[in-house]
Amino acid sequence: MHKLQVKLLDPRLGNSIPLPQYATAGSAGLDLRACLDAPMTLHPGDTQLIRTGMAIYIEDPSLAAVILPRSGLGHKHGIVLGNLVGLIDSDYQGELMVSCWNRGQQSFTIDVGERLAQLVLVPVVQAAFEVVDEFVATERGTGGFGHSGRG
Ligand SMILES: O=c1ccn([C@H]2C[C@H](O)[C@@H](COP(=O)(O)OP(=O)(O)OP(=O)(O)O)O2)c(=O)[nH]1
Ligand SMILES: [Mg+2]
Repeated sequence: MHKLQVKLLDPRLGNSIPLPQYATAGSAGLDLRACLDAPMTLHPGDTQLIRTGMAIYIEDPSLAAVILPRSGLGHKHGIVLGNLVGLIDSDYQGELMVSCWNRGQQSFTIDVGERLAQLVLVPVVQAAFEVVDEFVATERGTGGFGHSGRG
C-alpha cells in the first residue's frame, strides 16, 4: 500500500467525521467527506465548493490524484462535480476541495460528513515535447471523432 502524507485541517476528521478509507479491499477510491458546519441544500443547478477538512501531499510527480463523482449520488440524485473531474497535482498542499453540482431536477441536502466524491491515486507520465516535421505514418492517420463508423 502506497503511503500518502495527510494533514488534518478539521478537528472532526478522524473523530466525528471518519477519515476517508477504502470501503472494500478492492476499492479504487477513497471516499471524501463533506466537512460542513451544517447540512447544505443544493438547489437544481447550484454548484458549491465543499471542504474536505484535509490536505494531501503526493510529492512524487509520477503520481496524481483525481476526484471523481460517486455513481450512486450522480445517477440517482444528480450530484456530480462542477469541474466534472478534479485533478490534484503532486505538488498541491492545500485543502482538497470538492466542487459539488446538482445537475438534477430536485434539491439535495448534503449532510455533515456525508461521502461526496472519491479520490483515486493515479500514475502520471510527464512528457517533454520533441518537435518533428512528420510523424511515422499509421493506419488511422488523422482520422478521429467517429472516423471508424458506428456499430
Ligand atoms: O476538484 C479539485 C480540483 C483541484 N483542486 C486543487 C488541487 C489542484 O492541484 C489545484 C489546481 O487544480 P487545477 O490545475 O485543475 O485548476 P486550475 O484552475 O488550473 O488552477 P491552478 O492555476 O491553481 O493550477 O486545485 C481541488 O482541491 N479539487
Ligand atoms: Mg492548473
